[in-house]
Amino acid sequence: MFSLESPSDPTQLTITAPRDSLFQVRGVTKTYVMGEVTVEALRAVDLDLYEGEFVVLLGPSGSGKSTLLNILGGLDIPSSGQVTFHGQDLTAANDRTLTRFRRESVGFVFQFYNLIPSLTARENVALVTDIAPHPMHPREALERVHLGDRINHFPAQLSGGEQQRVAIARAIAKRPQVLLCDEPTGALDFQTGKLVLEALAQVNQDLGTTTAVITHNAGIAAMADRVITMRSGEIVTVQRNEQKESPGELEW
Ligand SMILES: Nc1ncnc2c1ncn2[C@@H]1O[C@H](COP(=O)(O)OP(=O)(O)OP(=O)(O)O)[C@@H](O)[C@H]1O
Repeated sequence: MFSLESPSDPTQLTITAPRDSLFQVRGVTKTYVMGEVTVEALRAVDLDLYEGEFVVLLGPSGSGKSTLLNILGGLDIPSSGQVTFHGQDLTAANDRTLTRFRRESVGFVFQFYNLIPSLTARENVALVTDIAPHPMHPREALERVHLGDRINHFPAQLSGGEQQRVAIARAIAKRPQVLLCDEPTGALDFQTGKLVLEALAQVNQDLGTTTAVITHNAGIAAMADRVITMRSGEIVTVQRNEQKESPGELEW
């Protein structure tokens, strides 16, 4: 379906194809009860994530970013509300379906790389490709993050940024439809963080992987299609960037 914008000035006509919604989040709450303490981590969150987009999630500590990301990735379930993925209701899915969803459709990248120290970069990636239905070759995944010449190195022989790029290669090697990243540059310095963000932007562009990145760093927001800001368990703003900056241009 196409929509025409600016119809009053024919020279300014632009044709935009609205993207399909990959995730629909409706009225999602998450409440943790621990003894007498109740924490409302998410309060009636509504959100759509569209195919192929790159979103950044901002917000103070404790605002619910990780809780939302974990629910999107099927690592956690909401207390109430609904999450659909391609129209399939994840909140009604049984454990087996949710495990298949995670295994086939979602790549995760966390702040700490969680690589196995006794395995090389290639072997760390192969752990995932061995169990995925249509994986890329570990070498291809590593080349996509510019580590083609380091495939036989062990994690201890790689810098923090390189290890994070191995983690990204591992996450994308199964060709997931969505890549969920929780503070992927949180443990890295400015320049190294940029290389990791460049790898994420490249994957998003080349493979069309819908990508959501949690960060405390507002400077990163400029590379996103949309910036979602959370506070106290709610989404307070969703802002679209008319122009995206490449990670190399970011300042923070
Ligand atoms: N397993 C849990 N049990 C109890 N409370 C939890 C649990 N997980 C998260 N919370 C609480 O839910 C709220 C939201 O946490 P969440 O980790 O989603 O926030 P965040 O925005 O990702 O924070 P940060 O930026 O510090 O990682 C916080 O108050 C947190 O303490």
